[in-house]
Amino acid sequence: MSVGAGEFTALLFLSFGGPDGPADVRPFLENVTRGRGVPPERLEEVVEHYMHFDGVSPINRLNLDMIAALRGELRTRGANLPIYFGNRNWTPYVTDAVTALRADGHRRALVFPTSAWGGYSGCRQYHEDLAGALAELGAPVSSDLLLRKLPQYWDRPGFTAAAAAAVRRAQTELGEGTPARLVFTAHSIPLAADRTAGPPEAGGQLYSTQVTAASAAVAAALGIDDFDVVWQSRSGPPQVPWLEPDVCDHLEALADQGVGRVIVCPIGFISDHLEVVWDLDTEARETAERLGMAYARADTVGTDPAFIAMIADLIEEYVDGAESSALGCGDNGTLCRPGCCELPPRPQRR
Ligand SMILES: CC1=C(CCC(=O)O)c2cc3nc(cc4[nH]c(cc5[nH]c(cc1n2)c(C)c5CCC(=O)O)c(CCC(=O)O)c4C)C(CCC(=O)O)=C3C
Ligand SMILES: [Fe+2]
Repeated sequence: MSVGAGEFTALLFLSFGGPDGPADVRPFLENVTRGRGVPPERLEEVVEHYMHFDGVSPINRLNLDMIAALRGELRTRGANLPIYFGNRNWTPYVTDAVTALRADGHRRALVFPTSAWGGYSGCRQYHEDLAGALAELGAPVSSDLLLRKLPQYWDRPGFTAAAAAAVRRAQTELGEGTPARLVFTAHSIPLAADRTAGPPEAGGQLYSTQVTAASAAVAAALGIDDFDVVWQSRSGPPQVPWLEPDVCDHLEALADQGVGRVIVCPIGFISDHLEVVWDLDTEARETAERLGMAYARADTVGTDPAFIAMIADLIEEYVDGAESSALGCGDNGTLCRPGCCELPPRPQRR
């Protein structure tokens, strides 16, 4: 693969961002929740979660690890695409990454989002990040720049195979015995948000349908028929309905049914960031211990070579500049195509 004129010449690795120290935690959370109706009590809880890790989210380091692995993979394939790193909610910000790639002379960059999914939070908000950065930089930059977001990748074999391999390692960790119940988890979202992304005739539900389908693909790869799909890290005011059941409530229900061993697979995330190391490795694990259940948490796909190869494959597919109507693709933060991710519900009043 070689990159010539008219083709994409750079990659923007676009992520969520996370704090790098205690002083960052509150301003980071303000960035995440601005105008989104998250109650102050919930925010104080989340501050505590980050403080258990001295205010440092693992997400930035994990993203840099993935970027390093991807650089290696691209080099092996003879692709000299430089990679820029930018985030929605914390430094390095997406605007700075776009400024940097443009200053280095790039005019066309592909964008890899660290979310595999459709839906407002998983897809459309990343488009908004690109549009916001271009608006901030203004016409001199934006009129001469093409940022093309790569499609959703929840159904790519490189993603599901890497997740299946991680579940296999968790099975080994649990050792011999009754097969463990396989429980997939992803970030909960408001039911209203789930309904407003996806084909209206299917009631929207793009995100929850994709999470369920990816879980089924991983289970199928493992030859497992019985599995559950549950949700985690719920936010927002308690009276607003979100996707349920919550992973911890689900462990209680499984214990009531006599299930004694469980593997939790965080299919909803691609790295072991705070939502994984707190909500699953601390809260869910403690719940399982209290219930007397054997518990193992599967790794996220992270730097698994199959997953990194999937990212490189996506880049190879798109680097020549062919137009695409795949779900999640879009230029310069333009809206998702019909049937993808519609407008979010209005922010809730406190
Ligand atoms: C679908 C989805 C993904 C997966 C797709 C993707 O990966 O993008 C995701 C990822 C993440 N969510 C993260 C952190 C947070 N999410 C929050 C709040 C929210 N997430 C939501 C959805 C999602 N979130 C929603 C609907 C809200 C409510 C507020 C709103 O409507 O926007 C809050 C606010 C406090 C709270 O928890 O209430 C925090 C701190 C981190 C970083 C972890 C770290 O620092 O290591 C990551 C990767
Ligand atoms: Fe979308």
